[in-house]
Amino acid sequence: MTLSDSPDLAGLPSPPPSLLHGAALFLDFDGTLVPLTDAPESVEVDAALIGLLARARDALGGRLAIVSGRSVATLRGLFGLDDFLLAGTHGLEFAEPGKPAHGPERLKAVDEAEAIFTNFIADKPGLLVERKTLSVGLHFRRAPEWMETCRALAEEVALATGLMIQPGKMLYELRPGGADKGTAVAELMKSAPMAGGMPIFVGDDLTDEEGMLAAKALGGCGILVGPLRVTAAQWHLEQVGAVRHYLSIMP
Ligand SMILES: O=P(O)(O)OC[C@H]1O[C@H](O[C@H]2O[C@H](CO)[C@@H](O)[C@H](O)[C@H]2O)[C@H](O)[C@@H](O)[C@@H]1O
Repeated sequence: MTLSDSPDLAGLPSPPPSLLHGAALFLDFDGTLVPLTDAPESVEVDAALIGLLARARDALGGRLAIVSGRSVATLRGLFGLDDFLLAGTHGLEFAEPGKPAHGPERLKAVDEAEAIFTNFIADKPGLLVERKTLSVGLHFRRAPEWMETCRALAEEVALATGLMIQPGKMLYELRPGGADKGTAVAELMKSAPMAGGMPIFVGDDLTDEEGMLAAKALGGCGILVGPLRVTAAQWHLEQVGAVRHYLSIMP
């Protein structure tokens, strides 16, 4: 299955609350549950969001998972998402509430890439290296003039290390391959609490399209957040506030 070639973008409707009846809900994090900010660590998760997610999870009989490009360690340590089922680092690692994360070991290649990125940004104010559990990100949101150079460097380092490039929003990340948000959905749908629900993937980023395609392949659908584009989603919510409102009116 591929993205729709010519979706009627103007006509992508808002999802009805009844869509969530019996859903297994997969939620992206940045740009979906929290607005994008200047830097990875400046995102804030407040008690209201945690409460909203907990109520939605309970109303769905536990069938709610957060599927993020962030590492599980960050989702828990920085944002307090300990009580939720998590898939981190684009589907490379998983964690159930109260249990340790499971995923591959950090590769030496990621350390090598991080050292190259760190050296590269040393004299370039605004660029930022994000050390992640299993990967490394090179952010240029505060210095977009470096985008092309960052892309070229990421390509060069990917070739040298065998890591894959994961493009993001104002970000090039290097990580091991073998997983994405689609494989994360497929994996989580195999067992409790998600098994048996209708998968719905909610996300804003291109990486979320794989999650939406996997949800569709399993009889569910996708909800695109943010500006309309060619997408696998059938439904649309305009921004983070609309996502939070939608979750708050769960039937
Ligand atoms: O899959 P997600 O949960 O959407 O995570 C994707 C990436 O999000 C973070 O980067 C993005 O958000 C930052 C904070 O708003 C922003 O400064 C940056 O420009 C965005 O790319 C995170 O830092 C990455 O590790 C995630 O992969």
